Amino acid sequence: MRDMRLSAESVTKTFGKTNRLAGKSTAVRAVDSASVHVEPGDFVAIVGESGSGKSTLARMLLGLIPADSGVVQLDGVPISAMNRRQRQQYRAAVQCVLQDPSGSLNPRKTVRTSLAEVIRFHGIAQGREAVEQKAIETLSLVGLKPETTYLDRYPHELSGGQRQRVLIARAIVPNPRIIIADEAVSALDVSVKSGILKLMNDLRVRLGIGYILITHDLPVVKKVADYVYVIKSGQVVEEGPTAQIFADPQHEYTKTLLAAAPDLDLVLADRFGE
Ligand SMILES: Nc1ncnc2c1ncn2[C@@H]1O[C@H](COP(=O)(O)OP(=O)(O)OP(=O)(O)O)[C@@H](O)[C@H]1O
Repeated sequence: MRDMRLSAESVTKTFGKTNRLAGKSTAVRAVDSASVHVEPGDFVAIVGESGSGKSTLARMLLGLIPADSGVVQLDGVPISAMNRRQRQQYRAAVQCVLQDPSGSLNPRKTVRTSLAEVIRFHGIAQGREAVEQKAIETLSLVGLKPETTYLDRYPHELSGGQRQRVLIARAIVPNPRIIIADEAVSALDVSVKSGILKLMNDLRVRLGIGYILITHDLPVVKKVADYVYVIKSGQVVEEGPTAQIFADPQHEYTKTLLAAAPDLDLVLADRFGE
């Protein structure tokens, strides 16, 4: 599959908020003329404090909610202008991995069922054996081995890190070009987090997947991202290569975010042995 570029160009999203006590409604501009882009093989981070609009931007990039203005496009084709076939391709090419590993998998479904669902949905394989073969292949890619010992397990029979690997497995089934990971590692313990980040990076190298990592965890950003967007009140206030953002932040907000972060070098040494 040829390379694809996913971009949001000047997207804005406003939510109405009703205050029943005051008897009036106000508007919250969650995302305000924000532009970001990612290509396969990139590791892009979007950082900002809670409520800055990161998840709303992610939901627009995933086509889950429409932008009020501006466009989200894949390879120059706006989502809103896509025909059925293009939409199907987009749904396969752009995947997401969400936060809270325990809540994102259906507790009543085994790993086999949960993978078979997406394999069938995307028409990757048909027939029990072919579907199982694909499930095994995918579990191998996310490092859950021996693969067959995981097929019949329920989420509660997996550790937090293993559940996160199953979620990543579901995301890579349709051979995506881009994965949007919204706080995908935030809830995990330090050593588990490091393993998942390593897996994500392996998949980038082996499969050419590009990531948009949405997080408030700056040590993680410094460790894995190549390019950073800093978002404040829905606006991208600063962007640039990771090394530049960390060494020479220009915007006051970025300086404050970095100052509020724990000593990054110490955290990195502790977490990743650097
Ligand atoms: N469906 C919605 N209806 C009303 N307001 C919303 C909705 N979704 C988000 N908002 C508001 O939009 C703003 C941005 O929220 P968003 O969840 O995108 O921020 P965030 O940076 O992802 O925050 P967090 O890191 O806490 O998840 C917030 O003020 C939020 O309350």
